[in-house]
Amino acid sequence: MAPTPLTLALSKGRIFEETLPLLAAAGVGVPENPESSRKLILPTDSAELRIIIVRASDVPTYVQYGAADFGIAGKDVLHEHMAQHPGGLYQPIDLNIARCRLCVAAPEGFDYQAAVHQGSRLRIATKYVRAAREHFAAKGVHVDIIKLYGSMELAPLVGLADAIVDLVSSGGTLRANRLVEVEEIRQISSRLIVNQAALKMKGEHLQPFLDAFARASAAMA
Ligand SMILES: Nc1ncnc2c1ncn2[C@@H]1O[C@H](COP(=O)(O)OP(=O)(O)OP(=O)(O)O)[C@@H](O)[C@H]1O
Ligand SMILES: O=P(O)(O)OC[C@H]1O[C@H](OP(=O)(O)OP(=O)(O)O)[C@H](O)[C@@H]1O
Repeated sequence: MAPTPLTLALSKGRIFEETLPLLAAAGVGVPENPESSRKLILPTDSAELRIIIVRASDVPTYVQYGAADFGIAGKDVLHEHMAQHPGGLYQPIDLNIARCRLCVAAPEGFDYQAAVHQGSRLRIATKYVRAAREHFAAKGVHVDIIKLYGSMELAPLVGLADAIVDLVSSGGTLRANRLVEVEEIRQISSRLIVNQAALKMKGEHLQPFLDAFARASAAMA
């Protein structure tokens, strides 16, 4: 009987694309692309591995509950997830893919430093509630956090917020919306995450993948 394949949870888009070279280094090809296929379970050309396609922010949940043995998620997503669901996830490798930075950004004309100095109460729109709360608490700045699920850059343009906490890479989205980065909170990249029980029970099967990913990401760094 064929062994049950390991399950790797990925989000489509940049994480899927940037994981393909790591999978290739482990000798695994993925014949179908999630952008064109509607399949949520993608076979690979290895009987030992299948891929499930989930929302980026759902990857830790699938891995934590053991529905996936391992997955790849941004540090932004992991930081938010771990606040509510600590434990159960082993994070062995920073893969250095999907690199960007978490920033505070505000409209071009908004004097952010003055507002902070004056002790104004700021309205901050973000998907990253925990990171934003921690950042402003550490600075002693009073904020009202408005939780959004995307397109944060819009919020200050239509009066929903004074500033945003969002990811920035090229800066193109900020420029297109006449926002400027006013503070960097932290650098972001994606980590491999592994279900702790799977590591104990299936370590023999998982370890070659972990080793290949670690070697490939170090070589690409
Ligand atoms: N512009 C960017 N450049 C590089 N990496 C990025 C960028 N934006 C996001 N990332 C990283 O890639 C990960 C996946 O981003 P992606 O845009 O695919 O999902 P999302 O739309 O943020 O998540 P969800 O679908 O759950 O709302 C993010 O968690 C982050 O770590
Ligand atoms: O500095 P830039 O290179 O312009 O990248 C920044 C943008 O990238 C991310 O959005 P993404 O492209 O993933 O869109 P989505 O998360 O709204 O789907 C992030 O939320 C920013 O909007």
